[in-house]
Amino acid sequence: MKFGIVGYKGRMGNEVKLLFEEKGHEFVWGYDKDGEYFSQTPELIIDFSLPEVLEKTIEFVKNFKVPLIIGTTGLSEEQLQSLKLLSQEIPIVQSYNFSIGIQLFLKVVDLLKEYIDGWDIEIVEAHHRFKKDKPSGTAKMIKECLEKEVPISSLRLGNVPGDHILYLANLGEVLTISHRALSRRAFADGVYKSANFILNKENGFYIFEDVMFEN
Ligand SMILES: NC(=O)C1=CN([C@@H]2O[C@H](COP(=O)(O)OP(=O)(O)OC[C@H]3O[C@@H](n4cnc5c(N)ncnc54)[C@H](OP(=O)(O)O)[C@@H]3O)[C@@H](O)[C@H]2O)C=CC1
Ligand SMILES: O=C(O)C1=N[C@H](C(=O)O)C[C@H](O)C1
Repeated sequence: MKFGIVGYKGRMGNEVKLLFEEKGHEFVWGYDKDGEYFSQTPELIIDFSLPEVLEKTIEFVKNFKVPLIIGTTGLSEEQLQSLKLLSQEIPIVQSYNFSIGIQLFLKVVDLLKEYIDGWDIEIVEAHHRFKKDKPSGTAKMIKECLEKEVPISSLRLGNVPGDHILYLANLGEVLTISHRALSRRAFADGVYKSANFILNKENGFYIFEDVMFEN
């Protein structure tokens, strides 16, 4: 496939580009802080950038009329709504975390959440010092899945690719669920799965859970 990336010079942009090229696909278009790279029209666009770039991304996918995979975190409710509106015109996969492990983490949380009334619940996330948003998008997903007001602590430490821990405690025991991404390859793999998924899809708003658990 011929793919394009918004944020192609960034950490995730680079990792995704590398993985897709290893699989034999062609990087033909990119957009970053210093402008556009164009060699051919892409068949899909992947966005790992910043919330303030979203308007540009929407403009590009509308012009090219191609599917979008977006992993950028820190989007406002209004921005998520504008993506949902756009998904009437193109297929979109959106997720704040493209790793398999976090999807399984969320399944476990969904299973246990009806048994933890009265427990103390805390989320701790740790990421590299360069991360711009706080708390992480994944921590927000875990909180949303719990359907409770839960405190989130954010640590910014060295070069950590992404750790998430959920603590659950009653007076007699502590249950922890934890996930560590060992490198950005874990996220890029999920983006690759999403690319193969989205190329055959009708217009619509999909999440990574749809990609992972599609029959
Ligand atoms: N969903 C998921 O699984 C994951 C999501 N993420 C999210 O992806 C996003 C990117 O993360 P990461 O790759 O680490 O960040 P980076 O800062 O490394 O990459 C972002 C890129 O966008 C560029 N950029 C900044 N401003 C603009 C602009 N106005 N127009 C165009 N390009 C711009 C940056 O340039 P410059 O560096 O010069 O500012 C950089 O090249 C974050 O929101 C992060 O939370 C990250 C990992 C996994
Ligand atoms: O910025 C990152 O690096 C990451 N961001 C995502 C988030 O905010 O949850 C996913 C991952 O943990 C890495």
